[in-house]
Amino acid sequence: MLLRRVYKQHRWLASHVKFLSTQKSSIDIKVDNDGIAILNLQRPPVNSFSMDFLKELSKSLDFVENNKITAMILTSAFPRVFSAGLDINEVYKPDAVRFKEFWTTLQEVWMKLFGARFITAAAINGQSPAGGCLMAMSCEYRVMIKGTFTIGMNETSLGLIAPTWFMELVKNTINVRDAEYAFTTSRMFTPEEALKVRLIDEIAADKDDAIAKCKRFIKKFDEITPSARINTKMKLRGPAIKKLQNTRQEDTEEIYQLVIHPDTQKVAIFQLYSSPVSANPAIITGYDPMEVCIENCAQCKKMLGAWFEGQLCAESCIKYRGKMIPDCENYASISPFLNKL
Ligand SMILES: CCCCCC/C=C\CC(=O)SCCNC(=O)CCNC(=O)[C@H](O)C(C)(C)COP(=O)(O)OP(=O)(O)OC[C@H]1O[C@@H](n2cnc3c(N)ncnc32)[C@H](O)[C@@H]1OP(=O)(O)O
Repeated sequence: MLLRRVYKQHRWLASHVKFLSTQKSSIDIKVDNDGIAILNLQRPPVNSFSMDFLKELSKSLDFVENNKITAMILTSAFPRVFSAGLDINEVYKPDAVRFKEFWTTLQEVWMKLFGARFITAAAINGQSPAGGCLMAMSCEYRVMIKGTFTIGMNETSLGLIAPTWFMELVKNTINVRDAEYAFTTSRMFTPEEALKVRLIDEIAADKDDAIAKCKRFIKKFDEITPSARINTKMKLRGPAIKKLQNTRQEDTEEIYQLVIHPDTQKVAIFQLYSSPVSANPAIITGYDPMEVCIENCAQCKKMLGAWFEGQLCAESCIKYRGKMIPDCENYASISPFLNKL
């Protein structure tokens, strides 16, 4: 009787979700016959977290919670990127009010995902730097597909400092020494390296296999009393959530001050990945070889796409203070940044 009701509810959810996903949403939610919600992130081009996208994720988590769905798998609809992390357009030359709302939304999403009463797993089917890694780490189980993808906390290489609650999360997942080394050196892990330090739990052959492995993890809880599982999870995760709840404003102010600092705004990635309007050389005042160099890297990236290592190019602009400006049409000047795809 109970089983029949649950099955009927899932059938209703499946049709309801189908309706929701016709609304041009950036998150596709499907509830399968086992009653597991699969959240496919699909915000082009790289699932970067803008404020609107975070708000949508927040609503999707509410949907899972409110419909008493027992488990959720977070994954990406794109073949090579799980998530590129925070949307650079939210942090490059930010408006104070908007940035603070953006950060508050990120905190809220993190608390909902990390503290979810339902079971959470991530099928990491592509690149997962910084904020992408944060979302995956907030789940209870991570399966990453094998390939040339990496996962990690690359904030320091971008001149950024991750918030304390993200650091604590990693420190509580992998060992403290690995966490310190990874955060300070911006180490990006291949799936094999990530497995070795337990940043992820399993490696899969492809996305279907990753989802199947996440489901196998979720299935383990068939043998466990739901209230024992939930209360144990809350005891383990509750204190970190409470800590952030009590310091939300300070955390927001601290990050805002960091973001608007001139040194941070000069960071290469902001110019490389922000929208073309703000990266237009016409609005760069004066002649700064480093800025011209980074702008050229962005131009070459646009021309050559995946063949061109834009971030490496921008990092070299900073390292050599714009002394070697790449010319996209001059092979010798860009060869160090061409990859061997
Ligand atoms: C800010 C507060 C500080 C502390 C908070 C700490 C927590 C998190 C911080 C962050 O998350 S910062 C973001 C860090 N993210 C990255 O470093 C990733 C940057 N992106 C990449 O490395 C690559 O794009 C990729 C994800 C590996 C994919 O590479 P691919 O070659 O497939 O694609 P690209 O050609 O590089 O990019 C395609 C397209 O996407 C745009 N884009 C990429 N990343 C972002 C982003 N994070 N935000 C906004 N837009 C992004 C990129 O500009 C390209 O756009 P178009 O040129 O096609 O318009």
